[in-house]
Amino acid sequence: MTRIEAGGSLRPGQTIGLLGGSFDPPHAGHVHISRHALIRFGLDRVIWLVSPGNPLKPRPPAPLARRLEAARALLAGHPRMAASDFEARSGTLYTAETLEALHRAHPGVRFVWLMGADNLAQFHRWERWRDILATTPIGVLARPGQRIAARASVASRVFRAARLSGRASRLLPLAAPPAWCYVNVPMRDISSTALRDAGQWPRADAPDAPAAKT
Ligand SMILES: Nc1ncnc2c1ncn2[C@@H]1O[C@H](COP(=O)(O)OP(=O)(O)OP(=O)(O)O)[C@@H](O)[C@H]1O
Ligand SMILES: O=C(O)c1ccc[n+]([C@@H]2O[C@H](COP(=O)([O-])O)[C@@H](O)[C@H]2O)c1
Repeated sequence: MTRIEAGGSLRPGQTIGLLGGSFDPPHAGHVHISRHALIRFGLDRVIWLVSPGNPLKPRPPAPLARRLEAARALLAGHPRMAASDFEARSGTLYTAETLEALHRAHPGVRFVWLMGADNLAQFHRWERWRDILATTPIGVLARPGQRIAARASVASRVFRAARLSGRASRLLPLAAPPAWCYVNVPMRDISSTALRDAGQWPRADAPDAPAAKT
């Protein structure tokens, strides 16, 4: 059975935040929200799940090995954060199946799925999104310009009754799903798109991509 092996094995009872993403490239915004997620949701650790590819994004990302290497370099010195290629190893692409595989492989571990507010706005387009909410608490972190879209999102309206207030955020890992919580953390206006546009990361389709600068 495939397991997460990032930064040591997981133990039952631990609270683990999972930040899924393309990380094309990973950046300071990812570290920033991970740090706030540790505090606000009272997590033991945050693990980045570096995705083989977002099923909703038409453009393929840079090779997984390059993104994973850059993520690990960025997280060096953060003892409670690590990056994993679990999805590639387990052969799961959709988050619903990734979470099912993780719950099976790590019984007793309290997982929280983490996302920026932009992802909440389109969460209802994810494969079996209601199943995700039914199995795993979700922690949403503020992102510049996304508050209104997140608030008005289909998921937040349909699952209004399952929302924990920001003041109760530390209860999220132990809450029975469906449960989700939006936290207003200080915001960092940084994105992978901006870094790619600024030429600070080789595009996936560049034939002789130079070494990454992260
Ligand atoms: N600056 C940020 N503030 C809040 N959340 C963020 C920020 N950057 C990334 N995230 C969140 O981290 C997760 C992974 O993001 P991803 O790897 O797609 O980075 P991105 O900067 O959003 O990339 P892109 O610009 O290519 O869409 C997503 O849930 C996203 O919402
Ligand atoms: O399962 C889905 O249908 C689905 C659709 C869109 C995005 N996701 C996941 O959302 C996470 C964030 O993706 P991204 O590309 O915005 O970094 C990443 O783990 C993706 O696999 C998942």
